[in-house]
Amino acid sequence: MGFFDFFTEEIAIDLGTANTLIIHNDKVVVDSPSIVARDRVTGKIIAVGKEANLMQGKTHENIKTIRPLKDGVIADFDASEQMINRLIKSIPALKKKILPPSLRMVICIPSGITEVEMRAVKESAERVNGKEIYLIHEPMAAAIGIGIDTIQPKGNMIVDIGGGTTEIAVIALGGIVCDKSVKIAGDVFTNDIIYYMRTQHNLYIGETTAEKVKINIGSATDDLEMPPDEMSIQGRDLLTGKPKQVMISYREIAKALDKSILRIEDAVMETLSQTPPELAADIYNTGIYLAGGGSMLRGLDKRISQKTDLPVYIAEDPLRAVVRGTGIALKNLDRFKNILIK
Ligand SMILES: Nc1ncnc2c1ncn2[C@@H]1O[C@H](COP(=O)(O)OP(=O)(O)OP(=O)(O)O)[C@@H](O)[C@H]1O
Repeated sequence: MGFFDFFTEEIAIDLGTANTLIIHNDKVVVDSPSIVARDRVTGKIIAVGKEANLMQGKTHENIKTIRPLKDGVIADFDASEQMINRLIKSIPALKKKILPPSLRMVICIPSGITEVEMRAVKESAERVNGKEIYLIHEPMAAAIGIGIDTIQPKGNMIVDIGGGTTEIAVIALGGIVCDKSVKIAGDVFTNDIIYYMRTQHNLYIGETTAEKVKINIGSATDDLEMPPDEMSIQGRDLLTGKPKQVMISYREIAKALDKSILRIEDAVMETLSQTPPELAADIYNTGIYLAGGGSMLRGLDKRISQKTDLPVYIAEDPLRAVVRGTGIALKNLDRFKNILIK
């Protein structure tokens, strides 16, 4: 251990559109919605994460809630930097330190990110005391988190359905052989539900309600073996202006999400059609792995399996697969040196 190492703390960050997770000392110490609340008058960030999330849709004109990441990339650099800064400072073991420690970091980034955006992420990390910073592509981190040996000469397909993007990648020999990133994921599903309720039931609902509907009865198919109960949804009646409640079944939500899921299926099919034949043969045997929060949509695995004629597996704890993989890469920098971007 060098002198520098003595003052260094190691953290792995999954900087996601919907959620930011941080691993420190092998534990997930931060699991927070990627959202901040800013005072419009002073410009100061007044809340981050869960606290800011509670304010969403309920703010008055002096407070604005911002999601610093959009479509898998950083949309508001200042807000994202302040969010990362505050979340790192909230790590209990680091709070106790008298001097802020130097950080060795592995940060997970979407595979569609540009060079400029990559540099911006690194610069943000440097400003929060990052001294040794590595980046890792999201599908690669997901694959490592799922437990796939990414370095083997064997093809594996990963579909990571997050909040802003769905990333599809074929991985072999420690690299991404072919990939596709589409801006259809959890946020679009939520908007689909808002649109459906407005157009089919004249009911105006907010994002938080739509997200709850998605999680409670969201489905990718109208033919579930174990269907969830109907759910009551409250919002504002667009015709009368009065608060109103309607009962909704998972079948209606499946209808609302159908077009978006079709686009994800098409992207999977397109990636398969670009896969070199030897790797396609591997995928025939290994199947497709799903990760990310969107993969928890009921029946999505079955639907993709029927479309591709391949077995489809959902990662264990899919919301944490990416941060788990990022943490494993951090602990094994030497083993993953060819995968990490310096
Ligand atoms: N049970 C569930 N069913 C359907 N969707 C879910 C469920 N649980 C969480 N989600 C959705 O998963 C998304 C978040 O997933 P995840 O944390 O993997 O994304 P992210 O990493 O923040 O986003 P990105 O990868 O685009 O940067 C949100 O849109 C959330 O609503």
